[in-house]
Amino acid sequence: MSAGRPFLACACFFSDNIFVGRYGLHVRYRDEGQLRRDHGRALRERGCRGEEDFRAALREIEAEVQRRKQLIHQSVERKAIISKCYKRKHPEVYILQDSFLAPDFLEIVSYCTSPDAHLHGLLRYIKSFSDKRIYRFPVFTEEFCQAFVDELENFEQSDMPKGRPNTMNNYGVLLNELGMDETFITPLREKYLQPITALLYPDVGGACLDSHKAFVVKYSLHEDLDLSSHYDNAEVTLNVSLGKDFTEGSLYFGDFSQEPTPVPKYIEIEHVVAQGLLHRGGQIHGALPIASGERWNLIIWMRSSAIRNRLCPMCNKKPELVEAEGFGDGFTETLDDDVPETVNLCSLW
Ligand SMILES: O=C(O)CCC(=O)C(=O)O
Ligand SMILES: [Fe+2]
Repeated sequence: MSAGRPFLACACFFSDNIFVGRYGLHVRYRDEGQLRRDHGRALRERGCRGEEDFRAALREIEAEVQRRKQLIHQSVERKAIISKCYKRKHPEVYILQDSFLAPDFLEIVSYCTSPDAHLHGLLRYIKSFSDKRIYRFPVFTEEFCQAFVDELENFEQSDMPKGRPNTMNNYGVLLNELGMDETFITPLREKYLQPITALLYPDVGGACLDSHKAFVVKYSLHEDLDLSSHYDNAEVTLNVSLGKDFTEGSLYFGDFSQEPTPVPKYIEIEHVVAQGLLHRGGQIHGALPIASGERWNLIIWMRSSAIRNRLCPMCNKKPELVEAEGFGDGFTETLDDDVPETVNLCSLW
């Protein structure tokens, strides 16, 4: 991890952005009175009518806060059990190799690491969507995607303990618990993705990403079908479609969270198997329901401590740092005098 500097989380994880599934709403929760004041109206508008409904929503929120408090400890335990007991079906997919990567992707990375690379040169290689700075390009080979999904299904069918990818996705796999961070995701981020994000998103930390949270989400007709509108706990997100066969289930994108407009206009973008979509974590987005089949996607929430140490993207305040495990939520301890220097080092602007 980064030069021995431990990664931390923001205390808002235990109070902000709590997803109330039954009403598809994110809330901030301090106590009952504050919940009624801040979200009573939005809850009513979404069908939460009467005291009984409100109590049920409150129970859901309190259960989620409890789940979050136990999360770190349980995740460490699961990781230890998996590392000791899980028998990998395709051990080769855990160690990133160039042969997993699409030749076009290698060409893009090679352009981005060449001495004269610039944004407009890069845009000739990748597909852009509207003016929202959302891009799509090939990432993996189809053979790799198949072997990877087969490995994930093997894990899913095993009796190993499983966590949830995040608050909103109920099905999928946390890749750090599977032991993929060090040998796959970190080298993918550092060696291949950062040269691209440095050109595309220098203003949100694309040149100094130093941690991530990586997981795979799964949608099928009798599990999760879709995903509500949200922003990610990330500066930059990569979302790669791994298959299998599915119809519908496109992503939709609204505005960047810090430039809200009264009537959000959404654009829809299809998943293409083995290709990745890159977007800023703060770009509001969600997933439409699939109509058939199974959809598996690799999601990498990439983080820049230089950016988030100044403002937590989840509560939009200076982070209140709390201890965490592994990459935590990508914050680091900074002395106030550190900040300008760090920012210069990353040549953010
Ligand atoms: O379903 C998808 O492809 C998007 C998932 C997503 O946005 C997320 O997990 O943050
Ligand atoms: Fe997302």
